[in-house]
Amino acid sequence: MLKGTEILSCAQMRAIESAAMASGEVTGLELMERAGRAVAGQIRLRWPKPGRVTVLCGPGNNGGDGYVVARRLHRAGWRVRVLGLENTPGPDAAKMKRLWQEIGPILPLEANLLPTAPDDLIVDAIFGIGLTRPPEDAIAALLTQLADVTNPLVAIDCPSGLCLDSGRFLSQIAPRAVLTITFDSLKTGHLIDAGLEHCGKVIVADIGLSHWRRYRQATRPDGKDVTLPRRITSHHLRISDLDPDTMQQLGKQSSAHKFSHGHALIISGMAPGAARLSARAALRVGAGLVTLCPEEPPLDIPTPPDALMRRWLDEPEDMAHALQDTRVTALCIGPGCGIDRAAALLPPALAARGPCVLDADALSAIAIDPNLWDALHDGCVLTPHGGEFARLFPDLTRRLSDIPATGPAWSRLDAAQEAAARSGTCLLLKGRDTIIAAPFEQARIVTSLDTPWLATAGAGDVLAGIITGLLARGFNPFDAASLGALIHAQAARLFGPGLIADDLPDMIPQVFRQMGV
Ligand SMILES: NC(=O)C1=CN([C@@H]2O[C@H](COP(=O)(O)OP(=O)(O)OC[C@H]3O[C@@H](n4cnc5c(N)ncnc54)[C@H](OP(=O)(O)O)[C@@H]3O)[C@@H](O)[C@H]2O)[C@@H](O)CC1
Ligand SMILES: Nc1ncnc2c1ncn2[C@@H]1O[C@H](COP(=O)(O)OP(=O)(O)O)[C@@H](O)[C@H]1O
Ligand SMILES: [K+]
Repeated sequence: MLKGTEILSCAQMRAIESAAMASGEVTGLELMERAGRAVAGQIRLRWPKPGRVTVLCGPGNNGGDGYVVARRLHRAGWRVRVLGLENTPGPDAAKMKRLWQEIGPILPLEANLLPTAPDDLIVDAIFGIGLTRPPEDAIAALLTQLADVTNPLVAIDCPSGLCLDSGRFLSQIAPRAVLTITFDSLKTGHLIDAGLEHCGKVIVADIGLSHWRRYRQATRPDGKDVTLPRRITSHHLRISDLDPDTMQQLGKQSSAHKFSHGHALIISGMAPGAARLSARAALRVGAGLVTLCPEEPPLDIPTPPDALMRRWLDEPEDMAHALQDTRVTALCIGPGCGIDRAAALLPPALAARGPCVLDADALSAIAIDPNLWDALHDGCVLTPHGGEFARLFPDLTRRLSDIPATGPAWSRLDAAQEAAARSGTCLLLKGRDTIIAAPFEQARIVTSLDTPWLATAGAGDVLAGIITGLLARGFNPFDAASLGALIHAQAARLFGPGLIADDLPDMIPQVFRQMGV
């Protein structure tokens, strides 16, 4: 089964930590020591020659981790400066602070004391998962300055100011880390929105909490009930997470014939190139047959691929008739279709209740016709980019536009999940952080920070085609959309710079070979 790595919310992380401590098998102090040791270890791994480091320690337990890092790097021969606050933190952090004070001083946590030498390392231990309101005064000023420094910045849990549930910053200007070390599990904010870019490389350090991970949503070992907000189960999906069953399903059995792999119809319209891109991708991803359906009779067919079938489909009745063929296993409407044509063809298309990708103009048609909303069903996959999402769900988008005043902030994950629940369909919200949300409170995130060449016209049409091909082959909408996003990004990654949308389908064989299909 396609799965990926589970991502936790901050509340879940706290529940796990609290369950571990309630068990009596580990103390908060021990967890903090392990956290600090993991961070210091990662720093020494990447900067083996001891240098100069400034550790910025905040008012809570994130700061506590910072004092441990300071102590451990000092012991390893680093020249350590610590900037901190005068407050008395919780008992664990207070103890770690005292241990540091036996070694060296704590300078005020002020912007003018940031290092001036460009090579000095900075460790950001100001705020972690406990940040719930925008930083103010001196700390806000320091974070503003920190956003400008060019020194390598290592963040503990996250760059300070980030809301780890949403990936959005509660501060106006945000620091950027080259390396972030987080504990036990990835949190949503490491993977989406600004967090994806600002965390740099993210390392998940094992601090011995996995045994208590099952308490992320439930009652603690001491019987106390942990009431957590309603939680979407979300996973980070990477190519390396693909399991043998999925790989087998992506391959083709020697005993199969073309109809075993399904028949996809791709509706073409005023901009036929877009639909052809989708069709080529559906073929490449292994649909047995792909038929392109233009609105004019296809008299002259000069355009490749020759493997593509053509069928004239003009009126809504033609659509209804085409879908009576039970060998048609998936449909794609939207790329280059034209809004009017999409609006006319959607009622019979949706009435057939078969697997169906709705992209581009189909999404625009739905946005303006409430009747189409009601016809959506759980065989559909909606694939909006941010602009299309805003047209479909203006209220959800509005909630993402302001700088949030409190954490946990409303996130792209929340928005995609709410949209999937409202429409009763699987929804894929495109971006460097593509979110695939199912109406049954499941979501997956596919990140592709390293594929900027996907920002090219037609890339989305290819994605729609890949998903349609996978639907035609029998993958369920959630898996088809998730795998589609993975294959799409990997194709772009393998091609690299210079990519145009036409190149993407033809990279799919290489992606499959690399995956071991
Ligand atoms: N969970 C785990 O498994 C483990 C967690 N560990 C570590 O603990 C970290 C979480 O610690 P945490 O809960 O103490 O929160 P943290 O991020 O230090 O910030 C809270 C402090 O900031 C303050 N504060 C908040 N907003 C503010 C503002 N705008 N301006 C100014 N102050 C503000 C807030 O004050 P208060 O709101 O209470 O007034 C409080 O004092 C976590 O990220 C990880 O590094 C590891 O040690 C062990 C394993
Ligand atoms: N900078 C980027 N980094 C990674 N992926 C991107 C980037 N820009 C766009 N993409 C991806 O490329 C595709 C573009 O889709 P879309 O905006 O619908 O394009 P079009 O309408 O031109 O086909 C989406 O899958 C999106 O996630
Ligand atoms: K931090």
